Amino acid sequence: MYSISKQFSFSAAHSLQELSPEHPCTRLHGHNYVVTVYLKSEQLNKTGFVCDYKELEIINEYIDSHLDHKNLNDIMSPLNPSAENLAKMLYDIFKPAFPQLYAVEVSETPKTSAIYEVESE
Ligand SMILES: Nc1nc2c(c(=O)[nH]1)N=C([C@H](O)[C@H](O)COP(=O)(O)OP(=O)(O)OP(=O)(O)O)CN2
Ligand SMILES: [Zn+2]
Repeated sequence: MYSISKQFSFSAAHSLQELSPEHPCTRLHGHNYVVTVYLKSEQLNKTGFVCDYKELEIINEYIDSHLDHKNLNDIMSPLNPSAENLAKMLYDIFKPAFPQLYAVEVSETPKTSAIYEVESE
Protein backbone atom coordinates (compact mmCIF):
# COMPACT_ATOMS: atom_id res chain seq x y z
CA MET A 1 0.00 0.00 0.00
CA TYR A 2 1.26 3.47 -0.91
CA SER A 3 0.33 6.55 1.07
CA ILE A 4 0.91 10.26 0.47
CA SER A 5 0.10 13.36 2.44
CA LYS A 6 0.02 17.10 1.90
CA GLN A 7 -0.28 19.98 4.36
CA PHE A 8 -2.32 23.16 4.09
CA SER A 9 -2.52 26.04 6.52
CA PHE A 10 -4.95 28.79 7.42
CA SER A 11 -5.75 31.15 10.27
CA ALA A 12 -9.16 31.24 11.89
CA ALA A 13 -11.03 32.04 15.08
CA HIS A 14 -13.34 29.90 17.17
CA SER A 15 -14.84 29.49 20.59
CA LEU A 16 -15.76 26.08 21.96
CA GLN A 17 -19.12 25.26 23.55
CA GLU A 18 -19.97 22.49 26.02
CA LEU A 19 -16.97 23.24 28.23
CA SER A 20 -16.95 24.53 31.77
CA PRO A 21 -17.36 28.34 31.81
CA GLU A 22 -13.86 28.85 33.19
CA HIS A 23 -12.24 26.86 30.35
CA PRO A 24 -10.19 29.37 28.27
CA CYS A 25 -11.37 27.87 24.99
CA THR A 26 -14.94 29.08 25.59
CA ARG A 27 -13.60 32.55 24.78
CA LEU A 28 -13.14 33.63 21.17
CA HIS A 29 -9.52 32.94 20.17
CA GLY A 30 -7.51 32.05 17.09
CA HIS A 31 -5.22 29.37 15.75
CA ASN A 32 -2.83 28.95 12.87
CA TYR A 33 -4.38 25.70 11.70
CA VAL A 34 -2.52 23.02 9.77
CA VAL A 35 -4.59 20.52 7.81
CA THR A 36 -2.93 17.34 6.54
CA VAL A 37 -4.72 15.12 4.04
CA TYR A 38 -3.73 11.47 3.60
CA LEU A 39 -4.39 9.41 0.46
CA LYS A 40 -3.55 5.79 -0.19
CA SER A 41 -3.57 3.35 -3.07
CA GLU A 42 -2.43 -0.20 -3.70
CA GLN A 43 -1.32 0.80 -7.19
CA LEU A 44 0.54 3.74 -8.66
CA ASN A 45 -0.42 5.51 -11.86
CA LYS A 46 1.93 5.49 -14.85
CA THR A 47 3.81 8.46 -13.41
CA GLY A 48 4.50 6.52 -10.24
CA PHE A 49 2.10 8.64 -8.17
CA VAL A 50 -0.77 7.80 -5.84
CA CYS A 51 -2.03 11.20 -6.97
CA ASP A 52 -0.18 14.26 -8.22
CA TYR A 53 0.25 16.68 -5.29
CA LYS A 54 -0.73 19.40 -7.77
CA GLU A 55 -4.22 17.88 -8.06
CA LEU A 56 -4.72 18.68 -4.38
CA GLU A 57 -4.63 22.39 -5.18
CA ILE A 58 -8.43 22.51 -5.03
CA ILE A 59 -8.15 21.74 -1.31
CA ASN A 60 -6.02 24.85 -0.92
CA GLU A 61 -8.57 26.87 -2.86
CA TYR A 62 -11.42 25.62 -0.65
CA ILE A 63 -9.50 26.38 2.55
CA ASP A 64 -8.51 29.85 1.36
CA SER A 65 -12.02 30.82 0.31
CA HIS A 66 -14.09 29.12 3.04
CA LEU A 67 -11.94 28.89 6.19
CA ASP A 68 -9.06 31.38 6.11
CA HIS A 69 -9.62 34.39 8.41
CA LYS A 70 -13.14 33.23 9.24
CA ASN A 71 -14.95 32.43 12.48
CA LEU A 72 -15.34 28.64 12.42
CA ASN A 73 -18.39 28.87 14.67
CA ASP A 74 -20.24 30.54 11.78
CA ILE A 75 -19.08 27.97 9.26
CA MET A 76 -19.52 24.79 11.30
CA SER A 77 -22.70 25.58 13.24
CA PRO A 78 -24.44 23.64 14.74
CA LEU A 79 -21.28 21.54 15.17
CA ASN A 80 -18.85 22.60 17.86
CA PRO A 81 -15.69 23.76 16.00
CA SER A 82 -13.32 21.25 17.59
CA ALA A 83 -10.36 19.91 15.67
CA GLU A 84 -12.08 16.51 15.55
CA ASN A 85 -15.28 17.93 14.03
CA LEU A 86 -13.29 20.00 11.54
CA ALA A 87 -11.27 16.96 10.44
CA LYS A 88 -14.48 14.97 9.78
CA MET A 89 -16.13 17.93 8.02
CA LEU A 90 -13.14 18.32 5.67
CA TYR A 91 -13.00 14.55 5.02
CA ASP A 92 -16.67 14.58 3.97
CA ILE A 93 -16.10 17.62 1.70
CA PHE A 94 -12.99 16.29 -0.08
CA LYS A 95 -13.73 12.55 -0.26
CA PRO A 96 -15.94 12.79 -3.39
CA ALA A 97 -13.13 14.52 -5.32
CA PHE A 98 -10.41 12.24 -3.96
CA PRO A 99 -11.59 8.63 -3.55
CA GLN A 100 -8.12 7.65 -2.26
CA LEU A 101 -8.52 10.01 0.72
CA TYR A 102 -8.57 8.04 3.97
CA ALA A 103 -7.69 10.54 6.70
CA VAL A 104 -7.65 14.22 7.53
CA GLU A 105 -5.60 15.64 10.38
CA VAL A 106 -6.25 19.06 11.91
CA SER A 107 -3.65 20.69 14.11
CA GLU A 108 -4.46 23.79 16.14
CA THR A 109 -1.09 24.08 17.87
CA PRO A 110 2.36 22.55 17.25
CA LYS A 111 1.65 20.13 20.10
CA THR A 112 -1.86 18.92 19.25
CA SER A 113 -3.75 17.35 16.41
CA ALA A 114 -6.95 15.42 15.76
CA ILE A 115 -7.35 12.83 13.02
CA TYR A 116 -10.50 11.58 11.33
CA GLU A 117 -9.59 8.30 9.64
CA VAL A 118 -11.62 5.68 7.79
CA GLU A 119 -10.15 2.31 8.75
CA SER A 120 -10.93 0.34 5.59
CA GLU A 121 -13.43 0.37 2.75
N1 LIG B 1 -9.76 16.98 21.96
C1 LIG B 1 -9.70 18.34 21.82
N2 LIG B 1 -9.34 19.08 22.87
C2 LIG B 1 -9.23 20.42 22.71
C3 LIG B 1 -9.51 21.02 21.48
C4 LIG B 1 -9.94 20.21 20.40
O1 LIG B 1 -10.25 20.68 19.29
N3 LIG B 1 -10.02 18.88 20.61
N4 LIG B 1 -9.34 22.35 21.33
C5 LIG B 1 -8.91 23.12 22.30
C6 LIG B 1 -8.63 24.56 22.05
O2 LIG B 1 -9.31 25.02 20.90
C7 LIG B 1 -7.15 24.86 21.78
O3 LIG B 1 -6.68 24.03 20.79
C8 LIG B 1 -6.34 24.80 23.03
O4 LIG B 1 -5.55 23.63 23.07
P1 LIG B 1 -4.46 23.46 24.18
O5 LIG B 1 -3.58 22.33 23.84
O6 LIG B 1 -5.13 23.43 25.50
O7 LIG B 1 -3.65 24.83 23.92
P2 LIG B 1 -2.69 25.59 24.88
O8 LIG B 1 -1.79 26.37 23.98
O9 LIG B 1 -3.45 26.37 25.87
O10 LIG B 1 -1.91 24.40 25.55
P3 LIG B 1 -0.76 24.39 26.61
O11 LIG B 1 -1.34 23.59 27.73
O12 LIG B 1 -0.45 25.80 26.97
O13 LIG B 1 0.35 23.68 25.93
C9 LIG B 1 -8.70 22.59 23.67
N5 LIG B 1 -8.84 21.17 23.74
ZN1 LIG C 1 -8.95 26.77 20.06
